[in-house]
Amino acid sequence: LYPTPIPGIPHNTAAARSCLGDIPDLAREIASTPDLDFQGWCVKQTEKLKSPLCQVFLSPFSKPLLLLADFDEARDLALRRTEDFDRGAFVSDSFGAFGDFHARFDTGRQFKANRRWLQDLMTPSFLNGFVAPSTYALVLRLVELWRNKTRLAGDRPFSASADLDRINFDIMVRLFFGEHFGSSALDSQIGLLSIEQSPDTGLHGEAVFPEAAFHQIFHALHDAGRTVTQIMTSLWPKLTLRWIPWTAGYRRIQSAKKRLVREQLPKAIERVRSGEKSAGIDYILSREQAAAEQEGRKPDFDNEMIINEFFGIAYAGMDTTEANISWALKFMTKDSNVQEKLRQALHSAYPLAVQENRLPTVAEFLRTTSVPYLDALLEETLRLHPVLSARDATRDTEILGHRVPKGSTVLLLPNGPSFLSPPFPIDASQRSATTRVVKPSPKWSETDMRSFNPERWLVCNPQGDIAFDATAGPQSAFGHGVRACWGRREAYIRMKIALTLLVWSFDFLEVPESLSSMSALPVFVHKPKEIFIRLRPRL
Ligand code: HEM
Repeated sequence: LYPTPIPGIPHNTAAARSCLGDIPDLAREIASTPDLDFQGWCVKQTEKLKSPLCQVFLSPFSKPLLLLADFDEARDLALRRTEDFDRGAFVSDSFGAFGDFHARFDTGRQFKANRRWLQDLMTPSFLNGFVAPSTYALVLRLVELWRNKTRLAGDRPFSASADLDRINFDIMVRLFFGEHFGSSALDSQIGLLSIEQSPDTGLHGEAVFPEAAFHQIFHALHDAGRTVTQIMTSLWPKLTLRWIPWTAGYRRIQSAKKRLVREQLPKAIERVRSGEKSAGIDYILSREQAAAEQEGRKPDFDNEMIINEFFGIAYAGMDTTEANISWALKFMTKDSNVQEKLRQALHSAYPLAVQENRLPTVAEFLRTTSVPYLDALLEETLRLHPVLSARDATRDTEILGHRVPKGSTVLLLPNGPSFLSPPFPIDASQRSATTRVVKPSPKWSETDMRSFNPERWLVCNPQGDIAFDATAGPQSAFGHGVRACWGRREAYIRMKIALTLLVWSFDFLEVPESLSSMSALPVFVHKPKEIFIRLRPRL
């Protein structure tokens, strides 16, 4: 009944002598340590066991879970060791409530077929021609909403969480369904506040606004998102996965999908048949049509994976990007110096907009390849609040000289040693053959690894200008290799447009201590528990 450790890989010896393995320790530590979540607990184990590779026992009668806490080795594993490691059950099971979509598949035939459907959506022409203008327009609506709120709230802070939920939801549905989706979560809120009415006052003096109802699809995405954390942290992930279809949340997900199929697919099929492409879904269906023609079959427009792709991708792109925008706003609110540096950098990048006392246009935004301080600020926020990646061993193999049996899951910790604390010393001979042949990555200075310091990403280029260096030090926020984040380019466009327009439009003023907690929600994506803002319009 006891866990079976993999020989030679460090573990908590008491846990190996208990049927429940590390579970009691995990539960106790998380309950008694403020702000410690699952990811943080994993990092703590590597530090406690003083090893870049260790194993924990979190699921009775299952293989140990491996924790890899070394940037070079983890990047190599995801980037180059694709024969040894693939997506695997940890992620695939956790996203079970979404139904089959590409992120759940190993990198085989079905994964490639689904990716072919999606291949137009991250191209520069789709991103620049469609996504950036639509995102820009939505951020302008957010600016309008926050102007209204500021007028009604006076000097009081107010919560930005629901508004950020709204805009990120609108952006994701527009990526797939364009203007054909019809309603907008932001517009509903703007509409509600257009009826002049002073907001209530909350416990800490904040203004509390009424909330417009969210769309059914929004709730379904959140229902599905909740199941990810539920399955990931379950003692019996496979059993939880089996039980989820019996829950009310799952039924809501299914009904939301049916609604999308009913309301969106027929219109999109019609557009594709008439040669029109005005939304992401049109490009997906066109790819299916082309594949069908090539293979001499009828297009499978009813394939439920098409809507599952929307569901999975919308979730993958919503909370992650929103979390990073929220943390960036928090860091800027906490440190007015950072905010001023960003504003200065933006003003130097768009001098005509300053001269004409207006916001930079979307065309100017797209012409500007880099605003180094903005890039650095976003990267630094991602470094401090990254998303976890995982891989499963597809055959018996080795990590850092230890035998790793087929089927073992390895968590590639993006926030432990190498990133936020000094790397473990590793004998080069223990490293994988592919790590040994490449130059070791630069390391972060050990004096301030945990602090928020965008400047660590800035260098002076040969022309004497300050430039952003994405390779200045370890960073794994989007993962690596063929299974790295599919939406990374879109995420950067969204984060940059949002911060540019928001910082240009408002001063983010200090908020009381009681409303400025830096705690994160104990869920898969590190979102701040709360985000309060107090604004002074600038234009
Ligand atoms: C700041 C925002 C984001 C962060 C930090 C982030 C992070 C990640 C990470 C760490 C992975 C796993 C990579 C791996 O296993 O190596 C991932 C996968 C993925 N992300 Fe993102 N992501 C973000 C935004 C987005 C957006 C905006 C979209 C969609 C528009 C998206 C879609 C996906 C998809 C579909 C996958 C699965 C890829 C696959 O299985 O091959 N993500 N993301």
